[in-house]
Amino acid sequence: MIVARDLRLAYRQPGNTVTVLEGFDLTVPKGERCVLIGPSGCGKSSLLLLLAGLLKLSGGVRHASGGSEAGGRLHVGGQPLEGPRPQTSLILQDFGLFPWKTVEENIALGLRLKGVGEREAAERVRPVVERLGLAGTERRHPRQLSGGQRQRVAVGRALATEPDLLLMDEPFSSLDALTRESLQDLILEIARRDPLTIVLVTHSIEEAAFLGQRILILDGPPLRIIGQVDNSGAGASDYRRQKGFHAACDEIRRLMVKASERGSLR
Ligand SMILES: Nc1ncnc2c1ncn2[C@@H]1O[C@H](COP(=O)(O)OP(=O)(O)OP(=O)(O)O)[C@@H](O)[C@H]1O
Repeated sequence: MIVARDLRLAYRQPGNTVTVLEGFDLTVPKGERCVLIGPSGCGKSSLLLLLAGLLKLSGGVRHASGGSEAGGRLHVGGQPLEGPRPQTSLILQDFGLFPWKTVEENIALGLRLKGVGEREAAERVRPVVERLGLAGTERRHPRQLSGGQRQRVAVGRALATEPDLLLMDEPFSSLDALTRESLQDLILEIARRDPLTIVLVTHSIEEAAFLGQRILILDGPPLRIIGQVDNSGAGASDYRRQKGFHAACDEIRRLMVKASERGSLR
């Protein structure tokens, strides 16, 4: 699903250049749930923006205060990635909901942006609302929802367009522990039902171990894969109570500690 080779990315500002990616390779097979975990500032979000097609591979995006330059080869879904693709959905930490739109309008947004008519969008939103446990909240605005419900709306919006690739950047980090677990359960249930490839960025070892079939331990910048945990047992709804889950948590923690010790010696 994702084949990235020799990715390069640098943010340039007057008198300061941050090299975030340098010769970075990544392969994510179709249908895999791949988790990226690593210290703050190592370049995880930047990688996700590239995978989403939001940072261009040649020329980069210009910012008022400077710019970025990116290069390398990136194929998503068998095609060279030249910009945002309709089959990719991105969920961010701050939900990205429009406060003036209702729950159903927020969920329908991706469909409407793709030119789907109002009536068809409403019909396609209905089962998503049901599936996410949001029935009854359709006419409410985000301020009238709890944090967990808001993030459900964000998940709903990402799924309404029936993506084949779901990219998530710390989607549940602002939620309390139990709400967070219930949303992790939801993502797992969705991934089991739909043919979805998932790339999730998280700071939570438990979230990584519960959701990821493969967990990449990262360091940087420039971003490097310094370890990998194969966690093929993940996917059962009671995995948090299984030995494999605890073993995966221990292994992720061990690799992260090793990386941070190595970093502090540099
Ligand atoms: N638009 C930008 N302009 C300049 N530097 C940037 C820009 N965006 C990110 N950076 C820098 O690039 C590096 C990587 O940032 P990035 O947000 O990708 O890291 P991250 O691993 O996602 O961090 P976090 O876990 O804190 O979200 C950091 O040093 C950051 O300060």
